[in-house]
Amino acid sequence: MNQSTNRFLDLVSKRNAGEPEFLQAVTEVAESLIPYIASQPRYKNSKILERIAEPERVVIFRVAWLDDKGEVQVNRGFRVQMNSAIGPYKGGLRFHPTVTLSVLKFLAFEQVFKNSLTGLPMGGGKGGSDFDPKGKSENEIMKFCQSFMTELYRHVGDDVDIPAGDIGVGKREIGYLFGQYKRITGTFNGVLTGKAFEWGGSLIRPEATGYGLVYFVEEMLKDREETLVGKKVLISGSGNVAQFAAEKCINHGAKVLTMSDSEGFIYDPLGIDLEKLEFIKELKNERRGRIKAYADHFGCEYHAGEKPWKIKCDIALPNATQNELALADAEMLINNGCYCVAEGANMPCTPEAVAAFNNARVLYAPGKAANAGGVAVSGLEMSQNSLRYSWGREKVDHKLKAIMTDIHHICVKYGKDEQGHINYEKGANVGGFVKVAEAMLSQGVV
Ligand SMILES: NC(=O)C1=CN([C@@H]2O[C@H](COP(=O)(O)OP(=O)(O)OC[C@H]3O[C@@H](n4cnc5c(N)ncnc54)[C@H](O)[C@@H]3O)[C@@H](O)[C@H]2O)C=CC1
Ligand SMILES: O=C(O)CCC(=O)C(=O)O
Repeated sequence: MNQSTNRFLDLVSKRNAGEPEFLQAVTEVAESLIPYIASQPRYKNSKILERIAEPERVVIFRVAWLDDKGEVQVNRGFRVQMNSAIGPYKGGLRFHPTVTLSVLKFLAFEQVFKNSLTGLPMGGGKGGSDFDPKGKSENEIMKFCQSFMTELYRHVGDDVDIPAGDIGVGKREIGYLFGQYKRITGTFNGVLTGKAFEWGGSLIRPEATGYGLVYFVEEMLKDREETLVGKKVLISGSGNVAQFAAEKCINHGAKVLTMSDSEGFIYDPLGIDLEKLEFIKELKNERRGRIKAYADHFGCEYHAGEKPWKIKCDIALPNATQNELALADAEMLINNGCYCVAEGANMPCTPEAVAAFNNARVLYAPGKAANAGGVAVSGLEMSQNSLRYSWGREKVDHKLKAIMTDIHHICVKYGKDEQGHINYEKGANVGGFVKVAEAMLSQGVV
């Protein structure tokens, strides 16, 4: 790490003490950006990176609600409005007991670069709550969402800040949040994305993050003149991103061997086919059960309390949560011949794991590039809402594919080294930064 990087990170560490995830995300970006910024005095003198690392605004609020027993429950709600240089704040809401300010600041920070990479006019934000949806009744989920929106509504708007889903927030929660927003404001607009199609959602938005991830992987493989056909793929997670990444992998001829949840993973050496995937979708989206039920039903291996990275594969897609793939996991993957890792989740690989992938010349794509398909189609949902119109599946899917291909080009443009190796991490950081930096320069010191 050079001196300027150290100085910058010292400053950020002091200002954000006790926020490890945020510091991890800023450090990862600073390490590839600062050498680039050194060659661009305009950015350096205007302290663009220092400003990008400071949220424009953070809202923290109490969310009180009554559970089914009539007891008062109190949670904490957040919205981090990180950067609005290129458009209104945009990014998901996460409901999970591990949510802290640090987690949401890291996610909002990543979102700024990711949204810029999509080429669409969206700034970066993220929000959520430490509310745990696990084991809650429908009524409790609705009550919580209504209470959450009763404060959030004054900070968001279709030209101001447009939240969407993330862990623990899907179509159901977006529905309850929207209902309360509409009731309070009396307006029907595109304030949230990830809505159901029947009332303003975009086709392909549910599929977009997983499909986009696989389109990105296919671009990475093209450089080796390879396709997904016959490739062995490990997937972690079994939520929205994991389900649709698995679906697209299967449809494009790959063999998906694993899926997981926070309690363990299943290993199906025959491959999860579309029929078995339907079982997982129903299990997770309707019955809200544990992944172990798949192993019980289909008679395959279940590894309690473990992650899938010890299984031999060609491609690994971490699609669950941050820091779920550490150095020892990366070493196992590399030793077992895995040569492509693309992040469907946000920051699932630790910095040590990323360094190991880069040293071993594994094709490694960071989430801000590889999982940008979700927010990209959210951007397309915003366009359709503004037009008061809905596009067909094929049109949206075509646009998603084109956006993922463009992001791949950007990564190559800024990330290819003299030996021809593509450092996707550097490419995504620099490529995402330039557009935001130019906008900030144009808009003066704010
Ligand atoms: N939904 C979207 O459009 C986008 C999601 N992402 C990221 O993808 C990841 C997954 O999000 P979704 O699929 O939307 O959420 P989801 O709520 O549908 O699924 C989350 C999955 O992660 C697993 N999980 C959660 N905590 C875990 C833990 N501590 N250990 C192991 N597994 C754990 C859950 O069991 C579940 O399978 C997150 O990192 C999210 O930020 C990124 C871009 C867009
Ligand atoms: O669609 C959106 O706005 C949210 C996507 C998101 O939260 C993410 O990209 O991590």
